[in-house]
Amino acid sequence: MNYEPERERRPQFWRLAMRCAQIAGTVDVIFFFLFHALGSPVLAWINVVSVAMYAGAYYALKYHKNKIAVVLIWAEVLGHAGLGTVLIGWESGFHYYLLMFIPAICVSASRRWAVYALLTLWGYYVALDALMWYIEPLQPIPQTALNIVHLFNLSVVFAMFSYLASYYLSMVVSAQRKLREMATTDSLTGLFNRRHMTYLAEKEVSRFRRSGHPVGFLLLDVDHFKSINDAFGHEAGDRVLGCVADVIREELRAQDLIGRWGGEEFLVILPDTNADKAQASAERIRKAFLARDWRAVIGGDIDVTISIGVSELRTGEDLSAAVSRADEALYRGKTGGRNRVELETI
Ligand SMILES: Nc1nc2c(ncn2[C@@H]2O[C@H](COP(=O)(O)OP(=O)(O)OP(=O)(O)O)[C@@H](O)[C@H]2O)c(=O)[nH]1
Repeated sequence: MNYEPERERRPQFWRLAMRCAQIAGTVDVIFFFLFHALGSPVLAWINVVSVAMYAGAYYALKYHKNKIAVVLIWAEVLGHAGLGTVLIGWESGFHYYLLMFIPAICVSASRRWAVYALLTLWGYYVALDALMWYIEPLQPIPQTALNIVHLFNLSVVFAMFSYLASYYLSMVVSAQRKLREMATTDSLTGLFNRRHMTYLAEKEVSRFRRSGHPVGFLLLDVDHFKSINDAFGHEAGDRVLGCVADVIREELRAQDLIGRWGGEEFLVILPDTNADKAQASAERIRKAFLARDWRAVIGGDIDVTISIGVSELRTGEDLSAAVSRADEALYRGKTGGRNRVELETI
């Protein structure tokens, strides 16, 4: 069933299996006392074997012997369900435990093995059901005791299914969150990546068309970044980029959108902000760069400055027009000596 590599591929599944082995072992301890109280010592002692098997499965999982754990758990559930049913009857509800394998098989095995395992499980379940049409329980217990066992089994299976379902849901939700984050975020700076920034910018352009509220754009580029890389190494350059993102974030409002547009280039979208106010924000960022202690970041004697081009979205134009005007302004900032904020020309 290719179980060993699963631990690496699906660690949450195996952690969940450990938890289930603990819970199932505890349930079997309760069964031990329950069957003693109900006057069925044979069934009570079967649970001692079950507890031992779950303890074995738990430690096997703990020490990454997943195959052994899977064999023990399968043997316990199939054996316990079969024996319980044959000894005290179908009404005992021991067969419900077999159903709990269905989600476990689907998430743990490859599709091909899952089909084989599900068919085997179905065959076993149906065979057990059919067998009980023809034979009487070998160790019948009084009807009231049987009802108690049935209700107990039903309740345990309900509780286990609820637990498994909520666990699977939380796994799916956290995987979705991680995927969304990976798809929208630049891993080095934690800012939005270019693709997501384009999506957000398009939304702002649509909002502008509907409401007419101004939208400002800043295109920022670290000055002489290549020389930082060359002098202090790529890792120091990466640290600078992380810190550049922090400086920009600190100087802007929560609703402003900041993205890494290229290598050392950043795009900022300022909702409800005209060109004059955008220019003031850009100035604030530029000055914050001058105030920053870059030596502590780089570990060497160098100052980091930034050039910023500013534009405002105009009626009837699309995103690329506004960004390219910010880019032209940025180019003027670079050619005009860097460490400058330049506003778009008319
Ligand atoms: N450390 C690091 N460097 C990067 C990354 N992305 C791009 N760069 C580097 O950024 C440098 C950009 O260099 P240039 O385009 O010549 O620009 P510059 O040196 O900043 O010069 P001006 O923009 O004209 O002031 C290149 O050396 C790239 O290798 C990154 O993720 N990490």
